[in-house]
Amino acid sequence: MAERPHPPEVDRAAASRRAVAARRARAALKKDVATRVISPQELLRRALADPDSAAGAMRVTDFLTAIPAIGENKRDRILQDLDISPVKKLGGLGSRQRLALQSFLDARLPEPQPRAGRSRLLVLAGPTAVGKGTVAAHIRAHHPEIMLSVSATTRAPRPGEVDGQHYYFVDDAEFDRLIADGELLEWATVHNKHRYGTPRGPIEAALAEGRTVLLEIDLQGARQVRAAAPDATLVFLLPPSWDELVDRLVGRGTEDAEERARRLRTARVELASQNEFDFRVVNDTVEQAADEIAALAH
Ligand SMILES: Nc1ncnc2c1ncn2[C@@H]1O[C@H](COP(=O)(O)OP(=O)(O)OP(=O)(O)O)[C@@H](O)[C@H]1O
Ligand SMILES: Nc1nc2c(ncn2[C@@H]2O[C@H](COP(=O)(O)O)[C@@H](O)[C@H]2O)c(=O)[nH]1
Repeated sequence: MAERPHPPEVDRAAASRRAVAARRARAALKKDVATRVISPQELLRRALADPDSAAGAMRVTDFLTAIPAIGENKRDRILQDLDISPVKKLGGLGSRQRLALQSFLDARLPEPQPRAGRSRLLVLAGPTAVGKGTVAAHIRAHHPEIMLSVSATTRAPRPGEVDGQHYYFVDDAEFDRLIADGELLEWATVHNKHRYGTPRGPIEAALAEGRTVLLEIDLQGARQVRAAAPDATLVFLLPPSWDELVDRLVGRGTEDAEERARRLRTARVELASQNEFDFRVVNDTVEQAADEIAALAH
């Protein structure tokens, strides 16, 4: 039997829902570029791979102003220089325009290249709630050849956290002593609140035995390790999107609204520093992210 056509108002309602969803998807992508969760190059790659996707449907004007430090005046000058019409969508760029835009991005925002001569000291950093602890725990469970460093911290244990396994929970006086005695490879006050530090002894012993060591620490600590051990391998863990990062932080349910806001402010700063790292890994699924990181140890 022939299908009865929908009344026009049903089609219009469906089309309007699709348009709203598409607008939301484009707005989410703009946020991802603005917060540096994805690079402009990555967004352009997605647009060119699938012109019908949300990335492909994004206007070049929106794309350029999503990039931090590009305002409307600069955007218009760039489009003029590249000879691209402001009404163009990313997925509709011609081959000459694609190349021009790609070269502009590569010159202005170069993506990091891994350095040669890396050591077995692996540092994992990334914004709050991206899943560093979860991925590190998966590595501990499935890659016993990698030793996971246990940090000292002045913060109180969360329910279920075990002293000596998740952290060494110490008071301020003991943390001062660890610093004074040079027992920490690095330390930092994280999220402007508590102090965290990496005990030096167990790491040096494990490296001397030829083992790989993984530190799950914040950006300030990663920078200190880079200064102390320039051949360390620095890995930055990225969320699949900014909205997913916020969902993970809220979903974890371990911070109140004020603390979440504080952590998200730090997250923006940390995301902006990702090019200091040797590798960037997206934590889409825990298994895949953990395997990618473990593979960097060899
Ligand atoms: N790949 C993933 N997919 C979905 N949820 C995830 C994934 N990885 C981690 N999570 C969840 O996200 C939340 C945050 O993870 P986790 O506590 O490991 O983050 P973190 O980076 O160590 O955070 P912080 O720096 O604030 O300590 C947890 O609820 C965890 O279960
Ligand atoms: N610089 C260091 N940062 C560390 C260390 N151990 C953990 N961390 C980071 O602290 C925050 C918050 O951790 P949470 O357990 O309170 O949620 C997180 O980003 C960790 O990576 C360390 O030894 N040094």
